[in-house]
Amino acid sequence: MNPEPVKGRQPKLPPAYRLVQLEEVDSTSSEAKRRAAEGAEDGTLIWARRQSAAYGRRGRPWDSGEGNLFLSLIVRPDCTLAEAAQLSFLTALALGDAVGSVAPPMIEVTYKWPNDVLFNARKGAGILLESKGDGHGGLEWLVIGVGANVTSFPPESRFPATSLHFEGCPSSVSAVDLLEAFSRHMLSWVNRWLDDGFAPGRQAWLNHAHGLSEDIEVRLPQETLSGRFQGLDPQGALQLALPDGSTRSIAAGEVYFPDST
Ligand SMILES: O=C(O)CCCC[C@@H]1SC[C@@H]2NC(=O)N[C@@H]21
Repeated sequence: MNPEPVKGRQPKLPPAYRLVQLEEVDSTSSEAKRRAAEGAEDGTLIWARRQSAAYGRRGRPWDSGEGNLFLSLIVRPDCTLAEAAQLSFLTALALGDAVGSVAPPMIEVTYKWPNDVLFNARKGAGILLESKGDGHGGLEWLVIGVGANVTSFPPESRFPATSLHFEGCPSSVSAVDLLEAFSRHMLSWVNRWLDDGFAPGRQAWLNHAHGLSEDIEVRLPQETLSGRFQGLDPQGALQLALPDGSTRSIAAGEVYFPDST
């Protein structure tokens, strides 16, 4: 069901995606999960102009000012839950490439583990993965939620935030432009992942990783770890050198999948 097209310019997405456009919804990810549970196809992309009850990691509210980009993509790749976590890196890369396509080069995009996209070292976008397993280690569906700050950002946030416009991107660049560019790059990254595995995405992400070889803090559901960010292993787990000399491997799935079943 797609009640009425949203106002303004209509986005053009690659035919692989089925766009559901909504003027307002509680949360595009909640809507995507409802539709996934009812059997919505791989490639269904829910896009809304406004959200009234959006959330980020750890259930934190996600500021949903009009003009920013809010979308959730339903995918059903034939892979394990652990492999599915790699899609968060590909989503970040697709967002980074999309910003590169629509914004001037003065905006430097970097990636902060596990799920943030930084514009000039401030948080410009967040990614949230939620999934339903098939009960045998495989995946029934994955919902990739993306919130990207185009026009505005929350003034008080735990990590300093920003938006494309604040960083000097022309105000003519809209959420629709970013949505179109993101969908093209996402399709291309996912196809590359399906054909060639995670290695190209891993390398591209590491080439622009924030904090690589620096001391970082990693918040897990039960503990917070401090150590040196050494890189990603071939599966995408963060390699953290701890003060006692040991290395801890932290799978992205340990911090994603808040609603995994
Ligand atoms: O950084 C984070 O904590 C992830 C934020 C994800 C927010 C997006 S906005 C679109 C989608 N709908 C939601 O309710 N959340 C995600």
